[in-house]
Amino acid sequence: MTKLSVNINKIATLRNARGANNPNVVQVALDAERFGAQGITVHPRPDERHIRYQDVLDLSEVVTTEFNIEGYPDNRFMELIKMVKPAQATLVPDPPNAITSNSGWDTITHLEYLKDIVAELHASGTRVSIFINPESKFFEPAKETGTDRVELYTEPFAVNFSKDKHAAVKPYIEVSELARQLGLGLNAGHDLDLHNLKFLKESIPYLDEVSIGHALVCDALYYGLENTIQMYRRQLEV
Ligand SMILES: CC(=O)[C@@H](O)[C@H](O)COP(=O)(O)O
Ligand SMILES: NCC(=O)COP(=O)(O)O
Repeated sequence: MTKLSVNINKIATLRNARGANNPNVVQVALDAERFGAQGITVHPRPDERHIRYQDVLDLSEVVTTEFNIEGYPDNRFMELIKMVKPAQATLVPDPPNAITSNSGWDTITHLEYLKDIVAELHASGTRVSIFINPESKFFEPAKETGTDRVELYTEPFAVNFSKDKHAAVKPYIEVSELARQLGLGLNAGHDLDLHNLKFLKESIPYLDEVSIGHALVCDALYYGLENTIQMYRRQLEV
């Protein structure tokens, strides 16, 4: 089974557009779970432009599905993870001012650094995933970091999907098989949507989890959150 983790960053973007608490990200997370989300993902960024660090603390009190916190492992992020002890921390190499995530880790260059970070997170009892490009050279070093899982950065797949979906998914199938041989769990995310998700799942049936935010929240404007979550769940039922 591939779990659907709903990324609620964009709910916080909407909330932050005005000073008050509408929409309430905690309530939306609870409703998303009730509507079928099998996990909640957040990506607090240093400027707190969407999810705030306080949101993460508030969410940690109520989320009952798998709580996944993504981010660059600076001191503030590491302290947050140690305090919250989520089910999973996903390490993303974004610089502080990144508009969104646009690359996975260079696990060769940053091998020693990642080893230390993964060990620190394991000591606090948190499963670790490393955001990674679909390039085979990064997978054995990823395994050496001690990480439990990798998350495939799927923007290139999403961009190329409309041109040639088979060519778009090919590198992902190759690295997924490598990850499997290495005993790494497999997540995927970034720009997945109702058009490309089913094909990704058919191509890589043993995906453990996908985290989806931007497109899912956009779709919810038209279909409503409950229908939308069910529609995404159905794409994963192949
Ligand atoms: C790691 C990843 O792909 C997602 O966290 C994505 O970056 C969403 O972050 P934003 O919502 O800040 O764009
Ligand atoms: N890890 C990817 C994620 O959480 C959501 O990415 P997106 O669907 O907002 O592009």
